[in-house]
Amino acid sequence: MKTVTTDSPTFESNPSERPAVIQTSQLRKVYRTGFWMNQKIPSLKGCSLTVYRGETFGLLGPNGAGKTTLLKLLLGILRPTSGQGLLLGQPLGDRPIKQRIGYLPENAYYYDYLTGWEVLEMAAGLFQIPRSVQRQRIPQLLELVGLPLIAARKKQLRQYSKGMVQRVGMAQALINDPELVFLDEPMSGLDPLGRYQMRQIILSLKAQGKTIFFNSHILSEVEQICDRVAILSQGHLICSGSLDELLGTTDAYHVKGKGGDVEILRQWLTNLQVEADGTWKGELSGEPYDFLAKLRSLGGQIVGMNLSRPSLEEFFLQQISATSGSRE
Ligand SMILES: Nc1ncnc2c1ncn2[C@@H]1O[C@H](COP(=O)(O)OP(=O)(O)OP(=O)(O)O)[C@@H](O)[C@H]1O
Repeated sequence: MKTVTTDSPTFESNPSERPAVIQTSQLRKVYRTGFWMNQKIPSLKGCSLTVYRGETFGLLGPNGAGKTTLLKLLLGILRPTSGQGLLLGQPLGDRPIKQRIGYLPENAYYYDYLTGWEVLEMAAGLFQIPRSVQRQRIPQLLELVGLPLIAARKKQLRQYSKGMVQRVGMAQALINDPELVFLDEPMSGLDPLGRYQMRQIILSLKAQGKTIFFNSHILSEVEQICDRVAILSQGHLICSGSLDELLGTTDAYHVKGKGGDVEILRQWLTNLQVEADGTWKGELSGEPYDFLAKLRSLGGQIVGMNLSRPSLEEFFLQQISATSGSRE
């Protein structure tokens, strides 16, 4: 296992024009458990990544990959066993930086006898936000997260649906108007409408210029909102990059069909393979509607067609199966 042996961290070079808000270099975490704390559980095994200002960054990985551990190290909730990191230019764990970050924990526990408004007042109190500012900010946040003012004022959390509690959680994560927001599984337990609304909230935060770092298992949502993603597997960061870098930028399609003139088809499709029964498959990189019209004029027809760029879910499964078992 690789460990940092020098005192000076070696962070990735910054190819982006934007400043880095999160940088880690060979971050490792080994948990100690057992009665004598003598059992070691390696969790994060040397994680180096950079997140730039204004990005929406998705951290993906199967259960137990180390996502929450990385998040807690970045937030200063846990201390790394080795390695280094900077958050908004300051070392991990720096207290004043906490004023500038927000955090939505996964399955957070809130006192359920409080109303949503009281939860937000309590969070505001922790940041010593003056009452006059609270009176303006809390209704603004309730509007942003789509929680009716009357429900927030009158109802205790125990009367809220899971989606409403998640909205309160999101509002408390934003109470200090943070520059950098950490969201641990923000879509977890939400129905499709709730997920759509949470996505809209995240997009509006992005539009305000905030940097968003989030963990999620819901890859279709990640694909729709993230600028860049990273995949953790068994404590190792196996890849990171923009969706175009990871999945490819081509608009090519895999096409399967029958009929038509094979010689003419060859002009449009690459890697054409013709079966004995007359069906064929190939790759199309032009405009699909033009191709369909031409094929029809030749008496051919399409049996199936899909984008040759994999979905994030397909890419994720390929990466995980390629690395599972190959690492300790
Ligand atoms: N407090 C702890 N004590 C001992 N081991 C821990 C502790 N927290 C996490 N681990 C172990 O560290 C590894 C990574 O756990 P972590 O919760 O960071 O993964 P995760 O990717 O967030 O998983 P999930 O998607 O299921 O939330 C797992 O093997 C887990 O059992």
